[in-house]
Amino acid sequence: MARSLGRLFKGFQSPAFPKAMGAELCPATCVSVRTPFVRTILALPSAFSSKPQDFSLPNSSWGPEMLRLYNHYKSQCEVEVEGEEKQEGPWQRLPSYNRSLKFTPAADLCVLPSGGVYLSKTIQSKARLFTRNITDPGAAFEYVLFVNKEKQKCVGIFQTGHLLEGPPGHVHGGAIATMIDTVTGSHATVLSGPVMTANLNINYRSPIQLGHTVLIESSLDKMESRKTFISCKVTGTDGSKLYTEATALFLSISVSHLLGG
Ligand SMILES: CCCCCCCC(=O)SCCNC(=O)CCNC(=O)[C@H](O)C(C)(C)COP(=O)(O)OP(=O)(O)OC[C@H]1O[C@@H](n2cnc3c(N)ncnc32)[C@H](O)[C@@H]1OP(=O)(O)O
Repeated sequence: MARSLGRLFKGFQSPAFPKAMGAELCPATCVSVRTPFVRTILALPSAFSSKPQDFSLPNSSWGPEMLRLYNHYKSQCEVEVEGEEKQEGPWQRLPSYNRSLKFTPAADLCVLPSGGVYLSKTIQSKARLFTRNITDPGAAFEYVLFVNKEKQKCVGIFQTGHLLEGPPGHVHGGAIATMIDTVTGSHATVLSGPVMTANLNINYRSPIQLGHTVLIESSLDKMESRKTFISCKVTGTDGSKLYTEATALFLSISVSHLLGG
């Protein structure tokens, strides 16, 4: 179970995720673990057996600046080589889905081998990724992430929706923190596999207007044992205006950490 979950956790934010779903995860939708006292069943999302929606593709709410930047990075995901087929470029777009795990109908309440209760079937079936849970396009978080493995950089293009208001007409600091955590966390996952945020340190320098598009750029500072240190800047789309800067520490985890083991 832990191995399958590990694959899913890693694949969830990885560029290879759709392949992993099609090739490995869908056929084996149910994995069970037996202990003398409990039988825990986890099912990989049945929603994933049909094609899941990739929320990081352009939609009708994307403004010209969001689209311009998307096209700028997308054009660097593939490069033309004379006389040959297109090849992988320096950047890769990270697909983005709105859910990860779901329990089978058989598991009304999931009891862990350690004796703790994880999440009920109902909660799991309703669980949605925080940044993708408002279905009205453009209302909240519109974003797409690109990663450059060679340069160890990740970039998030973020269009701020009207439901993210904090101070009048401007984006809530928690929403900005969420996007910073998303970009740096996805970056750390690409670099180090399954991680959790241990520390996020944010300096808010200038308010971001609702409806604006900003660039969130993260870069690797260092890796030490289980620790991945990342720093991040939120700027205007031409990079000139600094809105927010942050540093983050991610710790590599084993999947049993999420299951309370
Ligand atoms: C698709 C979207 C992607 C979005 C990504 C979003 C990611 C998230 O938001 S995750 C959710 C928020 N984070 C959490 O809930 C994490 C809660 N915390 C935890 O689970 C644990 O404290 C965890 C995993 C971070 C660390 O626990 P554990 O693995 O036991 O580490 P622990 O043994 O205590 O410490 C290991 C090392 O890290 C250091 N460390 C641990 N926590 C911190 C911290 N907060 N600050 C600085 N150092 C720390 C320790 O000092 C120790 O250092 P050393 O090895 O040099 O002595």
